[in-house]
Amino acid sequence: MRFDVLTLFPETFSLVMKESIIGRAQEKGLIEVNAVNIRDYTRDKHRKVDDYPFGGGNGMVMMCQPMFDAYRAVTEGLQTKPKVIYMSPQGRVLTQKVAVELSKEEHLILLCGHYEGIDERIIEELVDEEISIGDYVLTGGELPAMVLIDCVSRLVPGVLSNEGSFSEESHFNGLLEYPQYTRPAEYEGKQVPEILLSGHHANIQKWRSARSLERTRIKRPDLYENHIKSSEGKI
Ligand SMILES: Nc1nonc1C(=O)N1CCN(Cc2ccccn2)CC1
Repeated sequence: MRFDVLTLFPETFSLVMKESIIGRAQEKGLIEVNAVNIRDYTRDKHRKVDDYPFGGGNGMVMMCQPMFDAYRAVTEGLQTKPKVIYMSPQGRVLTQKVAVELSKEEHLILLCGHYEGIDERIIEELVDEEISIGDYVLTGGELPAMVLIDCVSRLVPGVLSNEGSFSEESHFNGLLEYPQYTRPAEYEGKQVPEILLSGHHANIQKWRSARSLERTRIKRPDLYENHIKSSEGKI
């Protein structure tokens, strides 16, 4: 899977995306993260990428020409048009379900905005979908793009060694994950739940399912309600 990220800060990506699991996935050729500097596609000596908004108002807006030319450079010669996502507070909120959907794509182009946003003609002409990582406003689209790359890439076959654990993760089945423990069995007088030391896998599974439902009901009643509704009518 390939990600082309159009950004004003390409060095941010190379630092973060070459580390850990994402870095190893790139070394294994499972994913490619290509950061493209929008400023390299400016045509003036000041490498201008933004300008004042028509109609007045605070802040600056990212201009069409550099973004259009950067997009054309990364898509030149491609047989099919990759899906283009603009990271924006106005977008569809990124959930695990959306991440699974995006992980089926071979190639994504992510546009990272700054300032007050990007010229609307970029969105109209180039963007297939706006995606938000949550209802808060950041200083730019780079962190959202990295969040999207991280949660989508880990779903690409071969990226995670323990792929079997997907079904037990929080949000996979609409519920939060059960509590996890590891050695030692006792730490400062605090014991690991006895059931987990029993080796009785059926009972352990039952305990884990019960804990998962319980903590979802407590921590995320919205998810709990959805789960109950979707389970109604199922035998
Ligand atoms: N939350 C988020 N989830 O994705 N992106 C964000 C996010 O806060 N940002 C900061 C503002 N940028 C520029 C901007 C400003 C206004 C309208 C559209 N674009 C985009 C990226």
